[in-house]
Amino acid sequence: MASSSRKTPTIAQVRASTVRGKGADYHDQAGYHWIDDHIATPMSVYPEYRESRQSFGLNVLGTLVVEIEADDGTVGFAVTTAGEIGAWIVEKHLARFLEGRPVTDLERIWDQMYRSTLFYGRRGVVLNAISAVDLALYDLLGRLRGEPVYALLGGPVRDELQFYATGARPDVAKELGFIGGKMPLHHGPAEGEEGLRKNLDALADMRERVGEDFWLMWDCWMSLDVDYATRLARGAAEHGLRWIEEALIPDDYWGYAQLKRQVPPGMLVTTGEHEATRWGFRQLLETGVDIIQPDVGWCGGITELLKISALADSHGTMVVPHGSSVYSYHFVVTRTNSPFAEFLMMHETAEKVVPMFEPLLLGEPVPVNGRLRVPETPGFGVELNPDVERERPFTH
Ligand SMILES: C[C@H](O)[C@H](O)[C@@H](O)[C@@H](O)C(=O)O
Ligand SMILES: [Mg+2]
Repeated sequence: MASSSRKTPTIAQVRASTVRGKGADYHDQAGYHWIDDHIATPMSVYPEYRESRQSFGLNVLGTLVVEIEADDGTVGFAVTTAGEIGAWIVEKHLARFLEGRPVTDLERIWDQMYRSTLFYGRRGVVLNAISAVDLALYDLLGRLRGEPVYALLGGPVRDELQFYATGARPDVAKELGFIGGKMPLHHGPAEGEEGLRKNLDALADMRERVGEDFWLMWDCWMSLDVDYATRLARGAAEHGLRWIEEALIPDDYWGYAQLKRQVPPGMLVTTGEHEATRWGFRQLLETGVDIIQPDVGWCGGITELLKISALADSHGTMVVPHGSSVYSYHFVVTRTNSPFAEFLMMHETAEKVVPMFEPLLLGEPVPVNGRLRVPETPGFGVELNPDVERERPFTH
């Protein structure tokens, strides 16, 4: 039988560049934006940092773009939140495990990137950088094979994705066809009973606007403690809060286990966007949370998210990745335990659907009427916008 004589392309060069303003670091917005309007955070205990998350540096990192060029000239790329720090890690450390290797060496490359950075990585921006390399490899492999990434992952288990929307206006999200609306929580424990009352009044008002059947959720962005989260959840039950998200800091696995035991029956406890690797999610899954929400650009990339998702499936836990545009869509459409996806409303008042990483990606798809058929275009199906200024701060 004729064997394929086609040589597997090898990786010729890895390049890391950065972008400031919007893009993959979607918290890096200029001017007014709902995503930076008095949102409760772990820093809310300091009044001077309560009004704005940019004030304490949520947007310090910026966007990292990783390009991987094969020896036939094909280039795959991916973007994440990591900026210059991520570019240094890619150029000065990770590139050595890729250049000269076959493009198909995803598992070997991932294992060497993870093991070699353990002395300073494990989670956080190192895993963001590893994720971007892994995603760029998948984009390159898809382009070389002429297939969308979802076809490399076993193919779609559903014809289209359905989305909930994250933003300040769930009432508008309902009109736009989304299945639910996740609101940022505005007041944390440091604002006392008055803040708790304001939170519950805001939820009651939104429930009034959207009616009884539309999902409403709170994103608490690591800002609470178990007692406050429990009281908030119990107060929210009468307004049908569907889930309480990321109530505690990521390392408080013990707190999540306790919160899961204390929230009203039927209310889901979710978290995970700032967790990384199969080991971090194993600890999280053992707390009994209902939905884990890894960001594929932060948790280790597709190669790691496949492992995390299988682990979750064995626990009967849903995996609904934190919004990361095409990078999560190609994954979610192939997983039976990922029944819906997140869409982050990046319009400044959350009243229109705009591409999440705008203006960075050409061809970035968006949900229409809250749904999306993932395009069959090879790789992740997007191109870098040449009009967006990029800088390559380091070389190797
Ligand atoms: C809306 C939240 O505060 C974050 O900005 C958001 O990025 C994330 O937590 C989410 O789940 O979308
Ligand atoms: Mg969140």
